[in-house]
Order: sequence, then structure tokens, then C-alpha cells
Amino acid sequence: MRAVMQAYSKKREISAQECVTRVCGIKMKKCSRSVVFVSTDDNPVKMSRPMSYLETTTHDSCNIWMTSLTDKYKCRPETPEYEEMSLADFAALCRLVSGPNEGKDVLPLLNQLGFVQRRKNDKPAIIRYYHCSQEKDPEQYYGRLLRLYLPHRSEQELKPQGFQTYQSFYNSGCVRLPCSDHSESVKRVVKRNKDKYEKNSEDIESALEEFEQNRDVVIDEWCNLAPESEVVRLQCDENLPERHSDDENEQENVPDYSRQSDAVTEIRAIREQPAVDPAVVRVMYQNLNQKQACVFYAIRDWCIQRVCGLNPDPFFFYINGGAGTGKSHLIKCIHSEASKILSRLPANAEEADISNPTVLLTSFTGTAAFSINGSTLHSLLKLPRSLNPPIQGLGNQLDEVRSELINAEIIVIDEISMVSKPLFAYVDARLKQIKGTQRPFGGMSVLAVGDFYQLPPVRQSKPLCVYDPEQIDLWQEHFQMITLTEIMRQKDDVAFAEMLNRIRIKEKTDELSQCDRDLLSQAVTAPEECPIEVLHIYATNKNVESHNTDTLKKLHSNIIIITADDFQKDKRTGRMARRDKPFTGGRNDLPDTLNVAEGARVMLTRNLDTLNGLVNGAFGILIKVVRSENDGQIIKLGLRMDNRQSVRNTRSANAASDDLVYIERAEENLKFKGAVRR
Ligand SMILES: Nc1ncnc2c1ncn2[C@@H]1O[C@H](COP(=O)(O)OP(=O)(O)OP(=O)(O)O)[C@@H](O)[C@H]1O
Repeated sequence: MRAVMQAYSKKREISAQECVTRVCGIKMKKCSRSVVFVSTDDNPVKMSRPMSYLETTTHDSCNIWMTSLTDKYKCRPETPEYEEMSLADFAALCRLVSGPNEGKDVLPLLNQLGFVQRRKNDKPAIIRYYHCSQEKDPEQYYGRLLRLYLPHRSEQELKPQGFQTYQSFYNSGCVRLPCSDHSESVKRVVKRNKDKYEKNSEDIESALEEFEQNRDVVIDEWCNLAPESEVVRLQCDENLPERHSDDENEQENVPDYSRQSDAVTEIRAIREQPAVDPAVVRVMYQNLNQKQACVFYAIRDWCIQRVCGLNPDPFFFYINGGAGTGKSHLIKCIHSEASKILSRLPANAEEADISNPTVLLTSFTGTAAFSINGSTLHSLLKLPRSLNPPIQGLGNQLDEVRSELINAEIIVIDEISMVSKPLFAYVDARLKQIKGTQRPFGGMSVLAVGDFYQLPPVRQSKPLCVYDPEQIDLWQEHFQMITLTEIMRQKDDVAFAEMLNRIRIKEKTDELSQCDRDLLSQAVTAPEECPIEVLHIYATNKNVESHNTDTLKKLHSNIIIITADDFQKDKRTGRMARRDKPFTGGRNDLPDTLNVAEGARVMLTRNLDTLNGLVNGAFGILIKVVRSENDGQIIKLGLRMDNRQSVRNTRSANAASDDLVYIERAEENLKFKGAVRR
């Protein structure tokens, strides 16, 4: 009840099922801003307004119900973009905000129902809705289709006069959308919008059905690969305490918003995951070298024990090894196998919930995170930019992060050499908060991977391997080191690879052998002989900038200078006002000016969207400079990225019609108090 009241007091809209679930103390299935439940019922459950509000109304007032997402959708702004929007789009692509100053492009809803904003850089929310059978309950089925996918402002528009049923309107009705000059069949409009969310729903349903029918005879392909491990797994299975039928029913008690006993399953829009061909994965496992296999099997056995309910202690492994010794390769194998096994944990087996990972893949930089299909530590755990103590909790974001990481059992941290001690302490504290336990790393197992001879933490922070007797040292205390030694990358130039490994462990003052000197000299090209188009690497940003400026001038005549838009509070009005001239920003701020040219090669220097490869270090070519129609100001840049995957994924969210990724102005606080730069 306290939780319900807290939600009320924060004026958050709270669904009936969340109330019931909280009041009964039942585990919540899913509730976060990234997953939105859309009611598609003819007669949805309504929540009354809080008592404090009702006491201030008159006896005959009708304004006694909390407004739902559907009510707000019907009162969406009357702009062309919103007019054409289906309820599904509204739920997935927009966020409801409390006031007009909550960010860019906030528009008021009609009838003073609040404010709405398009989700811009964020991923669309996953929408969930009650799914019913077309055969058993056609009227409810077609009503749901129309409500979700036909743009409307009232219930009457979903079953207009002259149509007895939703089904007849769906099959033979026509509509003219507000911004269109012609009529279209209802079926067509629904199909167009439905395809964005349920494209493969029929295939998924039949696959699920097939899986359910064959559940007991599904063959674990692992038996063919590693029979000994399979025997251990089967023994563990035998040791499992039998599940009581009461336990089975527990989940069914969780309100699912279905009022019928024959309710089928919920269908959710599925986030695309990179598909890994099982045949490729099998070859990867089989080719692991001895050391890699040793770690792989240790973790695999741990997962099996976990699934068998044997409660093994969390493991803390540190995989160390020089460049090209197969660390990332090992991470991919472990992630694939551990996720597969851990999905059988009773808590996860209920539904194949791909948005709730069991193994978290993280890294310090966006580039490394993208290369293992993971996220940066900062974005996953919502860490602040400054890691200075005291450690800040997650505050309002706790529910959201907790619901995303609820099933996480293992966290993989790549590039561990770049993780500073304060960052590691933050990760430990965050996981403790998220998992609600004081055990180290919230009771999760940690696989740290990296090479302390590679990049250290930024800005002179000490790496984890430097022991500090003054502080509690999570690293020394818990982690067991395993070193990979076989170089897997330069198999065809073993001599060069071995030389790199010898240099790796040298002190600055150690002499190089003549043989290594000769080998290195062969690989050196004088700077003036380097082709201009190859990647140049310098030790400092200053050198990089000077090289870039010179090269841009040499190769392009159409240079455009983009100036930062800086805003500062006007002392008289108290409002943010745009400055005529930008400030001189600091080293870590967004640049004061940016020199670009159409056709120039560019590299991103911020992580914009790690999952889609728009990360610091990603390359592309600037194709289009887009200006505002009103004042001619440059508003975005269209890039053709080298990594075509970025285009495919970002396009589905932005619906752009070309093959470019559009980068809009980013907004960050400047180091001057209250100043904002775009
Ligand atoms: N067991 C293996 N069988 C076949 N190829 C492998 C194996 N292990 C690694 N490789 C390949 O060797 C190359 C280097 O491996 P990987 O990138 O995993 O090394 P790394 O230790 O992460 O390197 P770095 O520290 O430079 O990031 C990759 O192309 C990878 O696919």
C-alpha cells in the first residue's frame, strides 16, 4: 500500500494491475518506461483519482477517473504528425511529460490532459497488449486490431454507424486519414501500422506452439559436442527438487490483464537481436584453445549448477592476455552458451523474455561495447559523468533499471584495464542497489576481461591492478586471474605477433633486441610517404586536430563552419537565452566550432547509440548538411556510415528514406554553471 501511495503522491499514472500486484506483494512481471502496457479492452478497468483530489470536487463531478494512455492518445495534438499516429505508435514513440519545459518539441494534449514529446534519441518503448484468439473471440480480436492500429479520436470511429461489428468494419470499411486526400480501406491502414509491431507474430506463434508440443523431446545439441558435460547436466537435473504444482500456479496468479480463462499469451513487439547461426557458434566452441576452453567450461558448469538449483557461489574471473589472444572471442562464446543455459532458470523459463538478459555484456568504450554487442558500463548502469564520492543512488530510475536487469546473473566487463578504482566501486554499489543485497556486486558473478598492458583509465586514475592498502580492494580480494597466451590473431605472421608480445611486457628503459628492432623497422613507413587517406594516429588530440584541419583544407574547397549554439540563463527574465557568440569551451566540452565538408571522411567522437554502432570511433562519410527551413541554421548532418548495420537499425526508428544516418545537434552542459551547449 505504501508503494501505491508513493506512486500516487508522485502523480504517476498507475495501472490497475500494478496496484493489485503491489498490494498483494506479488512479483511484478514488467513495469518500466521502456515497456508500455496498452489497454485494448472495450471496457477497460479504470482507477479513481486519489482521495485528496476527490475531496476537492463537487458531488456531481464526472472528473473522478485517472486518465489512461488511451484517453491521452485521443487528445493528442492536432499536428499532421500526431493526427496520423496509431495508438501503438503513440505508446511506443512518445513520452508523456509533466510540463512544457521538459525538453524539445513538447506539445500540449487537448483538454489540458498534460504534455507529450516524441522520443528522439531513445529506442522506442516495447509495447505489450492482451492477445486474444481470432477464432475464439473474433469481436475482441478485431476490436483490438482497430484500437491499436487505426488512427482515431473516439470509440465511434472504430465501429461507425452502419457497421454492426468491428469485424465488418475491418473487412469492408474505408477511412480518410486527416492529412490525406483519398480514402483507404481500413484493412490496409491497419496492416501498414501492424507490420511495424507484429510482422512475424504468426510465425512466432506457430513456432511457440510447435516448441510447446515438442518440449519434452527437444534434443540438446550439446550431447554431440561434449558428452561428459552433458552427463553432469543430466545428473544435476536428477538432483533438482521436484517442482510442486502450487509453484507452477504461482505465476498464473500474477494479474495479466486477461479476464478470460482461455486467454492465450501476450505478444510483444520484439527487439531485433543479432542472429548468430548455431553452426557458426558450434565451430567457435570446438575451436577454443586449451586455456579458452578451460574458462568456458568452468563458467558453463557454474551455469548448469545454478539452473539445477545447487546455488554455487558467484565466480570472479579475470581473463588476461595480450592483443589477439582471443579474449573477445571467448566472451562471445561464453555469452552465447551461458545465456542459453540460464534462460532455463525457473524465473526466466516462463517466457523467453529477450529484453531481460541473464548475461550483461559491458565495456568501458562504445567501440569495444559494440564489437561484443554490449553496452558501455556508464549507459547500462546509468552512471554519472563524475564518479567523485559520495556515490549517488539511482533515485527515480531504480525501478526502470531493476526491471531491465532483474534476471542478470553474470556481468562481463571488457577493457577492464580502462576501469578506474572509483568506477569499479560505483559498479559494485550500483549492482548492490539494483539487486537489493549487500553481497559484492549484488551477488552477481563477474567476468573481467582485458590487458593491463593496454590502455589505462583516462585522466591519470589508477588502474585496478595497482594495489592500494589504504582502501578496500575489491579486485585483489575477489578475482582469480587466468592468462591466455596463444596468439590467435596473426596466425599467418607468428614472428611479428611474438615480437609484439615481447614488447608488451618491456619496461620503458629495457633495450630492444637487434632482431626485434629489424622486424619493427620493416613495418615503419615515413610520415611523408603515408597515403593521405589512411588512418593517422597521433598521441594527442591537439596533433589530431591540426592534421584534420590541414587534410580537410587540402582535399575540400567547400568547407562549412558549424558554430555551437550556447544558451545561458538571462538574469532579468530567468529564462534560457541563446548567446550571439559561443563560449570558449573546455577540453571535454563539445567543440566551439566544427569544420566539415560534404564528401569528407568523418569519425564520431561521442557514443550516440552503442547498440547500433554509432559509437566514439565509428567512421563514415558526410553526405548531406541539412539546414532549417526557417532560419537556415544547420540542424543535422547525414552520414553514410562504414558499418551498414547502423543504417539499417537506426532507419527503422527514424523512418528516413535514404541510406544515411542523421546526426542531430547534441546537448550537453558546459562547465560554466547553467550554460548549455548544442
Ligand atoms: N579459438 C579461436 N579459434 C579461431 N579464431 C580465434 C579463436 N580465438 C580468437 N580467434 C580469432 O582471433 C582474432 C583475435 O581474437 P580477439 O579479437 O578475440 O582477441 P583479443 O584478445 O580480444 O584482442 P584485443 O586485446 O586486441 O582486443 C579474432 O579474429 C578472433 O576471431
